[in-house]
Amino acid sequence: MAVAELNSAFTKTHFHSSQLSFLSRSVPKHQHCDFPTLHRTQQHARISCSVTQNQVQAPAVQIQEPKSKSDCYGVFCLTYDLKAEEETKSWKKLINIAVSGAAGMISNHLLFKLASGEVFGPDQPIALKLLGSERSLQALEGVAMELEDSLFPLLREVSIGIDPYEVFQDAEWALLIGAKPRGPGMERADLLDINGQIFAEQGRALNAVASRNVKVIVVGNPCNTNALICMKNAPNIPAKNFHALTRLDENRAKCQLALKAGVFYDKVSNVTIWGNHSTTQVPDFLNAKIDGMPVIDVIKDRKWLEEEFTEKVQKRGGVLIQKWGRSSAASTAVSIVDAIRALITPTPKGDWFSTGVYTDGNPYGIAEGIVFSMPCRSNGDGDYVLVKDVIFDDYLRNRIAKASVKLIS
Ligand SMILES: NC(=O)c1ccc[n+]([C@@H]2O[C@H](COP(=O)([O-])OP(=O)(O)OC[C@H]3O[C@@H](n4cnc5c(N)ncnc54)[C@H](O)[C@@H]3O)[C@@H](O)[C@H]2O)c1
Repeated sequence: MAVAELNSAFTKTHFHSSQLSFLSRSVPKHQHCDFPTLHRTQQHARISCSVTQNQVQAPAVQIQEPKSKSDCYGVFCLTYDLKAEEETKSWKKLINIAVSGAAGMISNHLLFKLASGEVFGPDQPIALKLLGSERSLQALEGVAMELEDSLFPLLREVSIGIDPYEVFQDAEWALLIGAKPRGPGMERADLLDINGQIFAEQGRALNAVASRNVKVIVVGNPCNTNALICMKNAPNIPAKNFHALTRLDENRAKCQLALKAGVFYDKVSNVTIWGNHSTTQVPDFLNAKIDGMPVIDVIKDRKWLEEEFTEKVQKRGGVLIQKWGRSSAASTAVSIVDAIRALITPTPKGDWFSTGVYTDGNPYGIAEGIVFSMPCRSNGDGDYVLVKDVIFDDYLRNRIAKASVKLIS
């Protein structure tokens, strides 16, 4: 009898037949494995494969009846021995991540990054709770099927649904991407009204069923207003936990500064986007640095900075829509990853990042009661503080004042 023993980080106690193909994938090519068997040790599960010519050993596999679809999807309905998993020191406790608009284009990039471990780390198992609209439910099943077929070891649970009160249950992160896009002939006020209703409901649902310290990142536009509405409808969740995504704008600004200065973009730091993810945003070149030096000492063309650079960043999204015929999806997903990582890893010394947060108590004199992008630092615990040591000149002050007026009105 030939025996091939495989170490595996998997700690599932039961395997479904559809998972056997993955297990046998781990067997060295010359040793075909029909029946992998799970052995549990204190640290991790081990799979041994028994192969014999005359005698076929029965697999130690128990087929489970899937739970109902509202709880889980397909292969993710299998029961995992989470108690044993908690005992496994090399793995962290499962975290619940809710994603709305999960059948959309941004999510199509983001979900696979989340499931791969790229965002929360290679030792962090996750559960994905996917919220769709009634119209996108079938597409959502397609997304869940692709997640099944990707065999991500860290992806322990997937559930799909259209009721935020079910999907947001115990969510520790809520990435709110789904929103109604502006249709032909639709007025801005109509769009605000429809999305206002969506985000008010999602805020109430988070308030009712999510983790009390859930971190919420609103991506669906108009994201600052949507974040504010969501926050106001979730009074039991700290107001500072609500973010509107402006990291994409920060990344775009860094790219343009690097291009102009002729440096690689990792040399650009301390870039703040003030305001809203819209054409009124203020990309701050006054405080930004290139290779540790003020941008204005490296790029001495103030006219370019005030006019061309600022407008390029403000209008980048629109130009991209003209080229692609749709709005940015891959780079937005990357920036959501950056935004999460900015909160769960300590900010590099001297640097900061931009995120749209509640303005109450801000040290810059920005109107209170709105969600506005400002410079923040984090010690990596999911929380942040506003950066105090930023400088202003008349140009920057006026631009910020104009951007805040737009959000108040
Ligand atoms: N903040 C940013 O930097 C930034 C950048 C790019 C795009 N966006 C915004 O992100 C949003 C999504 O973009 P996309 O390209 O993924 O759009 P998309 O149209 O491809 O996907 C949106 C998905 O959300 C779903 N949806 C609509 N209403 C919903 C609801 N109430 N609950 C759950 N799901 C719902 C739709 O059915 C669709 O599947 C848009 O509002 C877009 O303007 C923001």
